[in-house]
Amino acid sequence: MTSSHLRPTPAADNQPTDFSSSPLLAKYPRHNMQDGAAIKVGVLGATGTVGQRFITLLANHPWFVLHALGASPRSAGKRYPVAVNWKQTSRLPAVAREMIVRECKPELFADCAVVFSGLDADVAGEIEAAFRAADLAVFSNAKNYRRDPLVPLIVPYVNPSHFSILRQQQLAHSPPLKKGFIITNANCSTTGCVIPLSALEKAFGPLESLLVTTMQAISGGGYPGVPSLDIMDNIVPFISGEEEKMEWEMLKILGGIVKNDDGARAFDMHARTPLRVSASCNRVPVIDGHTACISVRFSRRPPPSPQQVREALVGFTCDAQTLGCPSAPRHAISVHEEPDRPQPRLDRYYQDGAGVSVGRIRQCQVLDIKFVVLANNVSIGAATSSIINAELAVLKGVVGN
Ligand SMILES: NC(=O)C1=CN([C@@H]2O[C@H](COP(=O)(O)OP(=O)(O)OC[C@H]3O[C@@H](n4cnc5c(N)ncnc54)[C@H](OP(=O)(O)O)[C@@H]3O)[C@@H](O)[C@H]2O)C=CC1
Ligand SMILES: N[C@@H](CC(=O)OP(=O)(O)O)C(=O)O
Repeated sequence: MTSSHLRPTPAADNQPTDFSSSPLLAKYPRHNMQDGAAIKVGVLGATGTVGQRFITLLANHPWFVLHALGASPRSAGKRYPVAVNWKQTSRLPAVAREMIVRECKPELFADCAVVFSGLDADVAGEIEAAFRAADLAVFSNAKNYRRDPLVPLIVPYVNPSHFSILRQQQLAHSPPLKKGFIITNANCSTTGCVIPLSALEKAFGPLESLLVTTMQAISGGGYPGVPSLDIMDNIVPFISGEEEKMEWEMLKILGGIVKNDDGARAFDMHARTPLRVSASCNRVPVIDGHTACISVRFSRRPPPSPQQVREALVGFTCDAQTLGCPSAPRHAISVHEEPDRPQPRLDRYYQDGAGVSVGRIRQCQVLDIKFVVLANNVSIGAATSSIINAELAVLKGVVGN
């Protein structure tokens, strides 16, 4: 059997993105940007698992140029190759080889129009707030501000409409901000799931309930993560805080934004059509790539058939593609027909880790439909989402030189 989309041979792990083959770049070349100049970006937490992926993805970016790298005081002052324990299979990009790691202080990133954060959550709260207060645009992977009622939690293929809350965030700040804000992306397991779920809601109306069981890669916990003696030959059926994050974040992302009587915007948390979510999260001995088994029930009766679901997922397109984000993949969702796919080892680098892979779409005897989804936790689950969010921000005129 064949797959619904032609997929390239899986690239060697983590090769730098080749933007020259992006179909969108031809349509939206660099000179289409506001003033034609590359946009300076910084990376906080640049030495970590997510930070390294940022550097790999940004090294050849057509709009963004790496300008400043930050990490802990342990790393600050060192050349990046000395500070980092480089764990990517591609070589450390030339652009980062001579850079000196800075402390994560806003004044050291003042020239950056965009700051990506891959900071440890223990320190992200305070540091990201200080960067926002210095009127810098922060795109964060950390969990700290995801529940903030004025901070959008954006999965770029799903809810870029949530950018509309940003002005309110800036005005609520004391003093009000002109350019600074925080945008977060979601927990890596949440991200992989909401992409196909949003495609289903778009095609068939609201979901009523869903059950999700994850099998999450070791790299999700950062480096060095779970001790080898705990994870080899084993499954750990607990990831602290993960189930609660998935259950809550899905509602914020899949929900809309309402305008109150006073004109203020608020996230509706899917309240108009309540959605019940139950998540069970497991750590498995896979290096990269979070897999999730999902069963859903639709509000609308009768529910769609597996074939209708398959067609909706294959046909899914999103703003990040149509607007022309250079890092958006040709297909946000790849649908497999083979009975034993997706698999992390085979499918996690599909489209450089920017797409998600779905398979085993079938009837569920308890709810309506069940399927499997695989997402690269470090790419679309983290760095790639942040980068596409920043590309959307450029196209929406929210950031720029
Ligand atoms: N790994 C994944 O798949 C995903 C991770 N995330 C989130 O992204 C963030 C980064 O995760 P990950 O890369 O895995 O984590 P790592 O532990 O691999 O990296 C953490 C980074 O934070 C820096 N840091 C630690 N302490 C400080 C400090 N006091 N001041 C400034 N910088 C500091 C570290 O610098 P140094 O090297 O100098 O210590 C390092 O660069 C976390 O919030 C995580 O929850 C989100 C989605 C997926
Ligand atoms: N907790 C996730 C990764 C992560 O860091 O999540 P969050 O950004 O929601 O804290 C995992 O272990 O796979």
